[in-house]
Amino acid sequence: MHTWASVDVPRLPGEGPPLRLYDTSTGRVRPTAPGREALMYVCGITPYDATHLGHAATYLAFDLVNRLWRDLGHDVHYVQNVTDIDDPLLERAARDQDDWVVLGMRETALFREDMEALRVLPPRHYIGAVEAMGEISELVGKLLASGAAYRVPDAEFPDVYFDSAVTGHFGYESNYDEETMLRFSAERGGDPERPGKRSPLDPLLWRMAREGEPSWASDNGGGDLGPGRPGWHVECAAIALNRLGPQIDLNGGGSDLIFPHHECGAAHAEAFTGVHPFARHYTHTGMIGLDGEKMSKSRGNLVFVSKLRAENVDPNAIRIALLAGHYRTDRAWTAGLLDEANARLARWREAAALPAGPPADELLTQLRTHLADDLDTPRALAAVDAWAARALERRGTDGDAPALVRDALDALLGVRL
Ligand SMILES: Nc1ncnc2c1ncn2[C@@H]1O[C@H](COS(=O)(=O)NC(=O)[C@@H](N)CS)[C@@H](O)[C@H]1O
Ligand SMILES: [Zn+2]
Repeated sequence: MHTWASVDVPRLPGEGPPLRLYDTSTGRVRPTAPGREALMYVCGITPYDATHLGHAATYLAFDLVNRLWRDLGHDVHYVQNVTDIDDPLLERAARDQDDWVVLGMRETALFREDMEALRVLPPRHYIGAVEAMGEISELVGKLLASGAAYRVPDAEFPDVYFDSAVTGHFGYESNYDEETMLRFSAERGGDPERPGKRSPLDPLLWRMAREGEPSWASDNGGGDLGPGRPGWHVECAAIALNRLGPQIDLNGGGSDLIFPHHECGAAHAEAFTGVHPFARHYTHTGMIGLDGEKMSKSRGNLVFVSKLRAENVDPNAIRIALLAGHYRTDRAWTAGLLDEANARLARWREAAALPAGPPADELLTQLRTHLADDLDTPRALAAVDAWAARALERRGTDGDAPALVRDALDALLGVRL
């Protein structure tokens, strides 16, 4: 699947401190330590109801990670999937009498447009589950052959499940207790009550073909599973493993992916490669809500990036509004947030348009320091406010400052003044 257009990232003088991020599996903010090439897998959308501001907030957070690693001199091998086949997509298509393939393509196209408008740097590989069906079924076949997976004793539908006991670490990524895992498994697409599973938490790997459902033959290197379609988690494990290898620097997504999705994806990868942990950081964003509820498809309380863009809202203001709160905080989207962001953007633009300003190297240091501290964007934006206020009040004398401020905000925050 083609990715979206990139934007230039200005190079900045000097270098900041290593990026430190909260890691869900250890419950601590820890330094990231990527090699020359940072390896990042961020889960993509299930293509309907895109792109709402919750999606946008999550992809903006990982865009900052991408930008900070580049500022620290790393290349970033960024991979993202599109879950263009799964129960929620089929259900939505059925509800709207839509063709699920057309729905997926339309929504993915809109998502790319919105990401471009928000100046989110594109993944190097943007892979749909359908186009990856061969490699996904191959991984399932290998897990089955190795004994890490099994078929439930269901004569009609002998579906393939993953044995969550095989790695001996199941639960390390989320640190949730059994009761919480069972609840989230039931709420988020799992089937803990399915008879014949070795453990209620064992996730589906391959759903044998049902009447009226799309299915794929799986006659590839992994042995023939019989026509069917993959479970949700194994698609991300296959797509990540085949492009990034057995161990990555960051597996990212919203907090609703902590369990079962990232736990199971990590377990699938580790059962196949024997390398633990699959990701050195599991990083999750808080939920954007509206009127006190999480912004979500099921609730229908969605604000769309494309709608704001159609109302001529500056995407840079959307970015500032979403970065005004800390990425791990559950927070509400309000019209006030956007008003404040527009005012900030105008003030910053006015200050950076002056022929000179207060020296900007201190601001650059502050931006790098705050962002390297688990993406502390509230402090980072406040530092920009302070520079702009000084520039507008006393009109500093450093003729190089305005250009450096523009480049720093562009490179580190993705904001174009
Ligand atoms: N209200 C929200 N606030 C913040 N992030 C959200 C919100 N709703 C969804 N997300 C995040 O947006 C990303 C895409 O969500 S999604 O469209 O439901 N798709 C999926 O979760 C799967 N396709 C991942 S493989 C996920 O990381 C999800 O956690
Ligand atoms: Zn995923």
